[in-house]
Order: sequence, then C-alpha cells, then structure tokens
Amino acid sequence: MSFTISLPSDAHDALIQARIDSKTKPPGALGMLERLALQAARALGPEQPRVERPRLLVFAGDHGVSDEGVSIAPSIVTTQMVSNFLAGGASVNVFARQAGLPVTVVDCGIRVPVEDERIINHRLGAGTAAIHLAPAMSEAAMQEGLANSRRLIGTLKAEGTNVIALGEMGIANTTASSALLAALTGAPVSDCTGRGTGIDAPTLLRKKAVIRQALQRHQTALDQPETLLATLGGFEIVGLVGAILAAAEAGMLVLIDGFIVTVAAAVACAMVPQARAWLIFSHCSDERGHQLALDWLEAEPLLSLGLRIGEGSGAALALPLLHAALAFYNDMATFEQAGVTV
Ligand SMILES: Cc1cc2ncn([C@H]3O[C@H](COP(=O)(O)O)[C@@H](O)[C@H]3O)c2cc1C
Ligand SMILES: O=C(O)c1cccnc1
Repeated sequence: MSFTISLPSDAHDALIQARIDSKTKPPGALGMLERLALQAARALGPEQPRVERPRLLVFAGDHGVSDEGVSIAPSIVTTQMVSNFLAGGASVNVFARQAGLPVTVVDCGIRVPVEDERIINHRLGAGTAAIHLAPAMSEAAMQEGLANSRRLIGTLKAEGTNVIALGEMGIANTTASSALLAALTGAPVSDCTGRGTGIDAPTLLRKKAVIRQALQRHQTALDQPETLLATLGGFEIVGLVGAILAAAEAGMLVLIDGFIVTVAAAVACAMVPQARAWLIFSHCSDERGHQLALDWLEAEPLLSLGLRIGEGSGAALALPLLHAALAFYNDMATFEQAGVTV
C-alpha cells in the first residue's frame, strides 16, 4: 500500500515566525512551545490554528512471543486492560479525560476478544506468531492492517478531526518494538531493549536472546521497512504505522506516545520520510531504546516524566502543551497591542 504524503507548506513560515516574534516576550523565550507553534501553524494554517475534535486511538494486539515469558504479565492482561479502557479506568483514560480527549479502542488482534460495540474491529488474527520462530504475520495481513487504519483515519478526517493521539496495548509489545528498532537502525540489541513492564535481570537476558534469535532467523527479510514490519511487528504496531501514515496523508498532526508508538513512527518514516513533519513527540519514557529511537528520528520530546506505561498516557498528557502553543500563538498580546517597548 502506498501513501502519498506532502510536507506541510512552508509558504507562511515568515509570517508565522514574525507573529511568534511579535509577542510580548524576549525572542525565543517560550522555547519548545515556539517550535511547536511553528510546526502546528504550518500544519493547521497560520490564521487562528485550533485543535479540532482531537481523538486518542488505542491500538491493541497480542504477541506470540509473550509465551516465552518476556513480560511480567501473561497475554490475557491485554484483554483485561481493553475492558479497563472501556470502563474508563486506565491511566490513559484518566489523563485523556483531563485533556478532553475521547478514547477509542481498536482491536487489531488480541487473543481473547472483548464483546463490546464501542470497540473498532480491525482484527487480523488472534495474536501474532512468535517472532523468534516464524514471521509475525503475512505480508497480506500487514497490508490489510494498513488499509484498516487508513479507513479509520478517513472517517475521523470527515468528522473534522485535525489532531490524533496514539497509544497501544499488547503484552510483550516492547519485545517486538525492540526487535524492530534494532533491525531498522542496526543498533545493538542491548541498546534497543529494556525492562518493559519491569522484568527482572534473568528475564531481560531471555528477552534479548529471543530478539537476537528473531533477527538471526529473519535476517534476509529485514532490509525493507514493510517486510520488517510484517516479520517482527505486531498487529497493533501495524495499526499504528497505518494510522501515522494515513493521518500525515490527511494533513493531521499526530501526538506520538512512548517507546512502542515511537518505534511505529520510525517504521512509518522509513516507509515515507515526509510523515516525520506531521509528528509531535510527546515524551521520552524510561524504556531503554526510547531515546535511541527519538535520536534516530531527530525528535525532541516535549516531556520527560519517567513514564513506562504506554497506552497513550504520555500523548494525552502532552495535548495541553499543544493547546498552550496555539493559545500563545493566537491570543498573546503583541508588543504593539500591549504598548511594550523593548
Ligand atoms: C497491568 C498493565 C497495564 C499496562 N498498560 C500498558 N502496559 C504496557 O505494557 C506492555 C508492554 O510491556 P511488555 O513488553 O513488558 O509486556 C504494553 O501492553 C504496554 O502498553 C501495561 C502492562 C501491564 C502489565
Ligand atoms: O514507553 C512505552 O511506551 C512503554 C514502556 C514500558 C512499558 N510499556 C510501554
């Protein structure tokens, strides 16, 4: 599947920068908020840019490799957490509520589905194959996953959404993400792999061994980003990659969450580099490999809170900063209006 992504227009950059510089503050004094305002005004338009109907999408999927004991939790916890998201009780729900951000759960292929009509059904199977033994999924399943996300983003676009925030749930998905990151960047497995949910030292050794085995087994299939994604990814990671590419194609800003969503962003940008300009990096988590992934993307995260949770929690926490950037851009007095002379 090919995505046609334009770069946001830079035609108004001089106007946008002049407006930022006209505000009653020392030049550059709002730091990263100024860079965020420039990015957002480019993407959403220079005149009164506003966040419209923002939505947070949590993509869920299970991983065959979870049977190797690479997480603190068994895969049934994915299902239980999906129920928790629907009940509004998870960390992402609490922060999203504060930010006025509706949460939608997309089931991309958890092992034990939850019957609830609010869930968007993008199931590609009941969990992926264990990546150290077989490719995670077929190329066809991956293509179907990308198409599903593109359809969903099309619906949101038609409803007027111009900003989406992304999250995920899938026990063992830091294993898949670390494998993807190592394959994509060529960085050592030990630099790309962390404790995820908080595994102990012996489990971390096992997790790294599983990842090395997966990279070794599939080494001939890892040079193209799409095959790499099908071989080592997860159903929810495919959903994320599709959502990132489709949102960029539709001219939406995308709030990227923690390690897993950042790795999905890296894969998406390897597929279509123009996607990068539409992404806002919410935070740097404590997961080993997240900083490496952000560096590879030349991304400057807004927050560093020591989170290690995923779900979209950090993306929800970052939305108020996007509001703040647009509020100062739209509403702060200029030197002329306030009669301030420097
Ligand atoms: C109760 C619970 C809630 C979570 N919420 C997010 N994750 C996070 O943990 C998983 C990734 O870590 P690993 O690769 O070590 O399994 C993902 O599902 C992620 O979203 C959770 C994990 C648990 C156990
Ligand atoms: O940064 C993340 O997304 C993350 C880190 C640890 C566990 N789950 C998710």
